Amino acid sequence: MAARRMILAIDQGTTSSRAILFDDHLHPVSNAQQEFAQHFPASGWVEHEPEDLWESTLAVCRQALAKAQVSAAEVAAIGITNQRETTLVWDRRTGEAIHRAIVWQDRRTSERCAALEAQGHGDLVAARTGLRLDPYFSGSKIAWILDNVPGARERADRGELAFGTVDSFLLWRLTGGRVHATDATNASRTMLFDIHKGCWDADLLTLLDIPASLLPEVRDCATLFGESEPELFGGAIPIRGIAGDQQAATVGQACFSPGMLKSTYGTGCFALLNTGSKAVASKNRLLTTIAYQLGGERCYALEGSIFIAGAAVQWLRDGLGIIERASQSGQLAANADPGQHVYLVPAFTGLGAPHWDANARGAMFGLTRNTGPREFARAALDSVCFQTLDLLEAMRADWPEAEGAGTVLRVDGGMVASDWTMQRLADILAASVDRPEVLETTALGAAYLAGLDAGLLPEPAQFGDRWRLERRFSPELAETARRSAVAGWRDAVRRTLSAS
Ligand SMILES: Nc1ncnc2c1ncn2[C@@H]1O[C@H](COP(=O)(O)OP(=O)(O)O)[C@@H](O)[C@H]1O
Ligand SMILES: O=P(O)(O)OC[C@H](O)CO
Repeated sequence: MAARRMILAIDQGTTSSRAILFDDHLHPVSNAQQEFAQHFPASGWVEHEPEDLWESTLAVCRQALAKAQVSAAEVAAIGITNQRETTLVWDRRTGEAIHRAIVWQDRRTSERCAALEAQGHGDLVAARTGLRLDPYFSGSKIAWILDNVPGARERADRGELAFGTVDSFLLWRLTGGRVHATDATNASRTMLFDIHKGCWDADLLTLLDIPASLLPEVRDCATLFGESEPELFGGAIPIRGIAGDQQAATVGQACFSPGMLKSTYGTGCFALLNTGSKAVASKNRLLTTIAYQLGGERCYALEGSIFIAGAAVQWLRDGLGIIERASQSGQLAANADPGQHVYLVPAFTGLGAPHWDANARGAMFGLTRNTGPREFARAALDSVCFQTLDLLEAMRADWPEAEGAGTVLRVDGGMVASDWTMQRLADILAASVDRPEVLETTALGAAYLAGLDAGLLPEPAQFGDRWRLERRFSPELAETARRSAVAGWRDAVRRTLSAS
């Protein structure tokens, strides 16, 4: 029988499902990707068809195995990473979801969350979960499904239904309905999980009227979750790793020590600062979350989320038509008039951390008769850098005792291909920006967790030694110029916030 040395990473994201097959040195061997439909049944609502999530995941796994001509018998482990917070409720007997998946971006429960906030429950949520009382997280989405699908509450009370984030739903399907579990990072995004005690919180379940019988068992990120049904891939494969996608990227970037920071620049941007065994409570509107849990030990992070990063480049391309490809944005920005101080505040869907202003809308400032596509491009890329600075400053203010924390930023995601943007990021942050050789850090993190549990890969410290720098961007901008640019940004944000 062939040796089991391969690791199959599943990355089930918001717009596509991907599978990457890694060898036991974590070199990618093959990959496959499939997009699926986004459903917007009402303003502010975003849904995914559960069968699309499952079928696309199954298809890309099979394609990745077939491309590499690798059989199930050669795969030591599957690692799953996923879009977080997205909520599914299914029938335990049939495995059929009782409603479409409600996606993390969905705002249908805004009023319910605002009412709970007005009743003063925000502090309880923050103290137990590290999160804000916001529709972003799973809790209010579960309650919505129970309240709106006919008969759901009664079925839930009879113990017939199961809730899960996407990892949990895939695990259920992969194991033929034998395992109902999730990992601590995904649990930490539900708004129902006590991140300090590491268990579901009875008070929050009561607050949202959610029966405990719905909930999955919560496990470490690297552990034996179960085995895939033999007929799916031509043989059973153990599932040994699970983490939410931003946490998996933190692992893939080997941010294992307190003070280490990663930022992922895709459509949006998510920055996570490792705070070690200390769950730092934010006073600056960041989230406290579980970065990973290994051997029963929880490691925490401060997280900042920006809704629009690469999406600002998409706007240049699709909304304004001033570029044909995202990769042209950097060159255009490089040729912008240095004498023009044009700012874009890309609050297209409100502003995320640290402002959390759902009602703000995008604005541009400093336009003159000479302003053209170059200045628009620079303002769009600049906005990503300035927003990152806002997150970092909030992180430093939240955790002042961690001297040197966040002085180096490890970056990944599609946008980091832009050298101009990465240099500008280093200049605006006055910090080094490190771009690794492997940019598929999310899948890499999931593969590492699975490979760790399979005994193929070393402990985190040694894995961290394998992280390879492709290029370091060091700050070059004079401090006076930096301060003046940042002051202009702050003024633009102040004028954009809906309360002003
Ligand atoms: N060279 C580039 N310069 C600037 N932005 C880029 C470049 N290449 C890709 N992008 C942006 O990166 C995003 C895609 O990154 P990706 O990590 O694939 O995102 P996601 O996982 O959210 O779909 C797009 O929004 C795109 O506009
Ligand atoms: O699927 P992505 O890459 O857009 O990530 C989504 C995040 O996990 C949402 O919290």
